[in-house]
Amino acid sequence: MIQLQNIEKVYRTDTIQTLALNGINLDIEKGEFLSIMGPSGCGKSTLLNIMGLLDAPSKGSIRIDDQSTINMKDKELAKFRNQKLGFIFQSYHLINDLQVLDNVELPLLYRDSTAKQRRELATEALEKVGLSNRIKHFPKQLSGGQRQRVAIARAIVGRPEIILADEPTGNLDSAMGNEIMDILLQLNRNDGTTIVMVTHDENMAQKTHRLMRLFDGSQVQ
Ligand SMILES: Nc1ncnc2c1ncn2[C@@H]1O[C@H](COP(=O)(O)OP(=O)(O)OP(=O)(O)O)[C@@H](O)[C@H]1O
Repeated sequence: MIQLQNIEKVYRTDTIQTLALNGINLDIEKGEFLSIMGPSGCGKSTLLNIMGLLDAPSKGSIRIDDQSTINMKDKELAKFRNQKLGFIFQSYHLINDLQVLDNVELPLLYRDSTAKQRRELATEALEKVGLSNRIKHFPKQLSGGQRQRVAIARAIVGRPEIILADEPTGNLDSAMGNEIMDILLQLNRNDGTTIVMVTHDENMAQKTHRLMRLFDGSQVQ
């Protein structure tokens, strides 16, 4: 589903050059749930951003769903990303001025869809994460776990085949973190969604199919 070959990422400023990823090879199968762990600064977010086509590697190739993405232009990349990928972040990244339902509908605005279709799909996604009773709330009126569930609904509303999650339970206490993890496990098991999750939590990582450890930009396991 996702194939990375010999990925390198160098960040350059005027004075410093950082080798954030050093020759990563990875083959993630359709329906797999992979977690990525490693110390702060080892390149986890960089790797996830490259997989999510939010950032380009300095070297190497990426194939997603059997399509090479390396020569895609920005517009094509944005469309591909919108159709194939759903993103979840540690700090939710919701729009505070929009109600829950409107937040969840956002990715659908970039597709051909009617207002009625958007409403139906967003309502369905919110049902899936158990938040149908909060659709008119604003993010500030929700707990951290509820906000993350809204973010998951937004990530799945377009029915992406792949979800990329950067420390999705990092801001939550363990009970709420477990709830979020259960939703991700269900999406993987029931819908066959391929999931890649960066985490600092060994217990969460143990629940996934495979664990990849990074150290200083290289894969160590
Ligand atoms: N935009 C940037 N410009 C320059 N250096 C960067 C940039 N982004 C990341 N880096 C460097 O690349 C390395 C990897 O960073 P990255 O954010 O991927 O690590 P991480 O494993 O996700 O860390 P954390 O667990 O703390 O979030 C770090 O040394 C970091 O300082």
